[in-house]
Amino acid sequence: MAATRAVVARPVTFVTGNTKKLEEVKAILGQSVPFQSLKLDLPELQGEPEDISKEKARLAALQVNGPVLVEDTCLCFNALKGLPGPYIKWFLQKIGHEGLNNLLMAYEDKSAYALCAFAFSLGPDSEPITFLGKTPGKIVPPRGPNDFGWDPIFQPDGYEQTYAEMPKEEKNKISHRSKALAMVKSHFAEAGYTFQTDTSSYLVLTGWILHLDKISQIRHAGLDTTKDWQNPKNDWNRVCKDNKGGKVRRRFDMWGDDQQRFRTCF
Ligand SMILES: O=c1nc[nH]c2c1ncn2[C@H]1C[C@H](O)[C@@H](COP(=O)(O)OP(=O)(O)OP(=O)(O)O)O1
Ligand SMILES: [Mg+2]
Repeated sequence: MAATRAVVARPVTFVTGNTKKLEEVKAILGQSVPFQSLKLDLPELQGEPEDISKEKARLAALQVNGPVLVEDTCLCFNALKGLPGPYIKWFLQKIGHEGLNNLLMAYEDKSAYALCAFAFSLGPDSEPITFLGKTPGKIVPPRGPNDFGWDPIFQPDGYEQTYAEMPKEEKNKISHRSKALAMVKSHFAEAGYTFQTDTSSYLVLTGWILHLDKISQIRHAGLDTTKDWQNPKNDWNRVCKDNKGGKVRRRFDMWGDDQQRFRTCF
């Protein structure tokens, strides 16, 4: 199962102007996708959520000149055919929680959904790919701390608490953001990108991060867990030991540019 994997010259930058989003993304991704963040107010665009997110990624990739992750969040009222949707930021800013509740006054149906559209781009010349996460719920009069957007007025289906009333860990288990990020994580695990930095590079495979300072010959890596990793050659064993400070934990076979097989461990 040798596959071609991308080697990327820079680490991923998550671009957002919203520190609360960043907090959640950090908590949800943990160590699964190594990233740095950049606080930048990207333009508020119009259109369908997926297209907005892709365009945000294109603009961010141009600014960063490297791989970027961005997201756009919508709050959609079913009675209003999905509005305010991507325009929720302005609605929230202008009319607040009370105004948002009032918008639904004329309707029996208070149901809504939170939608997160992440977009990942490998760089300015790459077409971004998107990952959508959706959590259904309803719009209620505000309850709970008012420290993140519309959290106090969104009560997810199956819960008695609003997002704002829930402990953060609970929200992060069921949120629109965590659902989209679960797909981002799987994508990174499957793609096995190698992100190079000045001093080292990281290979992301099935949630593990490998420091590859000493294994520079790996250009494109495929993964095969079925090969003879229980019997590593002594010299490879030594490289692994050097690389991990004497600790060999697990080994996998990999393939380089020239389809030669390498072995590594973590
Ligand atoms: O989980 C959330 N819970 C409650 N409120 C939320 C959430 N996630 C985003 N929000 C708010 C922020 C902004 O008022 C609007 C989305 O607009 P959106 O353009 O995606 O966010 P933003 O401009 O704050 O940050 P960014 O620089 O990443 O575009 O909904
Ligand atoms: Mg925005």
